[in-house]
Amino acid sequence: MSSPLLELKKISVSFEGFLALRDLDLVLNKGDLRAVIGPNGAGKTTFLDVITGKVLPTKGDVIFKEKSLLGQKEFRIARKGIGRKFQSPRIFENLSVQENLALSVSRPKTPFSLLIDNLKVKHLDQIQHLMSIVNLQSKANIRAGALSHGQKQWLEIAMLVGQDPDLLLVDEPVAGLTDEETDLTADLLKSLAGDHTVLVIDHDMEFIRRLDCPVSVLHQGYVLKEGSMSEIQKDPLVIEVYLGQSEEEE
Ligand SMILES: Nc1ncnc2c1ncn2[C@@H]1O[C@H](COP(=O)(O)OP(=O)(O)OP(=O)(O)O)[C@@H](O)[C@H]1O
Repeated sequence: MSSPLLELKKISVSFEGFLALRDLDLVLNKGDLRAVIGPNGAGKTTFLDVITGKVLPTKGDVIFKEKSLLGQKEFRIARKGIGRKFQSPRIFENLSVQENLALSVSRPKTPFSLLIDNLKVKHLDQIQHLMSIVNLQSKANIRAGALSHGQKQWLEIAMLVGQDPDLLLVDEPVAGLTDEETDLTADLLKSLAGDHTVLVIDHDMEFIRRLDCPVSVLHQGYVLKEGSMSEIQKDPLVIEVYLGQSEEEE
């Protein structure tokens, strides 16, 4: 069997003595789709920050493509093939959908006003493909700021895919989306897995269920349980620390 794409080995992070992550282990193989859930403060954001190099762990190692990422600058880690989508869309609102994608697939040296005219055919094809995977072909020339919140999220996911990372880290992509948009986002992420390795963090259980993938439950900075959504839901510990809370409230 080939070695994992990403391996977190006994990662601990201490913020002035407070352990945000403790001995956290996680393995992702190439092509995996993985969901990470956990109550507020469980350490989900810190865990992504460790992978992307924003936070240096106090202990442990992060191995990506068989090499340690520890101590490397964020932009270098990104260039090695790790892309991150933050909770709120980071798109250029005044540019069209097409122009946003043009920026992600090419590293423009020409002045921006000439960018679209100077794109190579392969980039134009790539932009068409990216618009098709997120269903935005009809919006190619629309200003990104005029898109719905869901469409903005998809545009940013497409921009991330345009950079062709091996690993996509997707942080709460369905917050504020309609049910229909949530379902479409789950289907989109499922379709990206295989060609890419995708790690998704979210709170929305219906969304996680629709992803239909292995789930890691984070609690107080460590992985409490890993399994399918149905296994996770039956686990007494998980029910106690997490699912129980939300279901009792319903
Ligand atoms: N820079 C920091 N300094 C001190 N404590 C921090 C820092 N960043 C995070 N923490 C603490 O570490 C714990 C984990 O935070 P983190 O943001 O990773 O959790 P989370 O699971 O992403 O939570 P949420 O779902 O609310 O976003 C929290 O108790 C938080 O208060």
